[in-house]
Amino acid sequence: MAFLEVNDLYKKEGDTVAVNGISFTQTAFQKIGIAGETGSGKTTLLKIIAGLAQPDAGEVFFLGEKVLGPWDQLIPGHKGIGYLSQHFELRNNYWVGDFLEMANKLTPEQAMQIYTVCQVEHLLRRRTHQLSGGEKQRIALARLLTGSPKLLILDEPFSNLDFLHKQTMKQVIHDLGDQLGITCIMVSHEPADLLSWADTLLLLKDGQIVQQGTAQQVYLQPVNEYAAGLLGDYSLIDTTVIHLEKNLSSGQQKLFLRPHQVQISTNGISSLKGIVEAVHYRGAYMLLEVVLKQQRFNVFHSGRTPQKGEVLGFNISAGDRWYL
Ligand SMILES: Nc1ncnc2c1ncn2[C@@H]1O[C@H](COP(=O)(O)OP(=O)(O)OP(=O)(O)O)[C@@H](O)[C@H]1O
Repeated sequence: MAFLEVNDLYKKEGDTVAVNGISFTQTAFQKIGIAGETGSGKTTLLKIIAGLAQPDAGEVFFLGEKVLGPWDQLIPGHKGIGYLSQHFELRNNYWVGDFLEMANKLTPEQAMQIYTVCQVEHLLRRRTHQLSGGEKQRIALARLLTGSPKLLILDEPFSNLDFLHKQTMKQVIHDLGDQLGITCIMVSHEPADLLSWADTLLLLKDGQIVQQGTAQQVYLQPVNEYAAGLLGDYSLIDTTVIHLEKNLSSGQQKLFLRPHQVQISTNGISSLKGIVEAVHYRGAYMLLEVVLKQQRFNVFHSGRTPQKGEVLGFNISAGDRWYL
């Protein structure tokens, strides 16, 4: 029996097919990250899984039991599944401690463990309107967790958080699995948040899964340019202009590269020579825009800052090459 089984979901919203034949399974403790352009159906999919939106067709099974939609039961949702919306609201003017206690089905010790993991113990004596956005988000999460869900669905949990609140929230989400034994699905539009966290990534477009795989597979071997673009900087080099390989097939028209896959030669030996067109400071490293025979590619570089217009040698190791 799968922990979660999503079978051929379909849902129309107005004239749009928001979810169009999505199927996947999740094992217990498997971290699934979902990315997709705006309007690709992420929120609709999450709500159907949580029993908060009614699919037009298809089914969700959670621990072998069918998840009912809001039309099939009086109180929408499933008690084993928690859903944190990106548009959650906390009721104003409550003491945080009382607000959390209202939903609490746990012993005081268990509840305190959740407050500790969510880093909200110090906020229990505040009012719900006396909190920052990040604190509110962690309290909404703590409240969900006191309902003892086995599956937690997080829709853009880092949106609108500044760097420090985001770091705290990341730690909280990391600890959910380790300390509370909760399985998560998370949607984020930030590639780095998903790549460092997820065991499996699902990429959505127009309500369909366009690619599914480990973070590394999807990052380094995207099925198309859309999938490549969802996960960060990339370049495509026309293989009819720059040849690194003999015997390419007709389907291998573009060499796909992430910026860390191009090395600047330091010993004068290089397979490519290009002109630095722009240097962008990114803190710990620089992003160089390089042009070669009218082909452009980006390179991560740390060390001496190259000058604009400088000619440099580059190498791309054979094992890294992926063609689209
Ligand atoms: N209540 C609704 N009425 C009409 N169309 C809707 C409704 N809800 C969603 N849609 C449409 O369904 C599609 C999928 O929406 P959804 O919110 O699931 O996408 P998303 O990937 O979560 O987007 P975002 O990243 O912007 O939150 C979009 O085209 C959206 O406009």
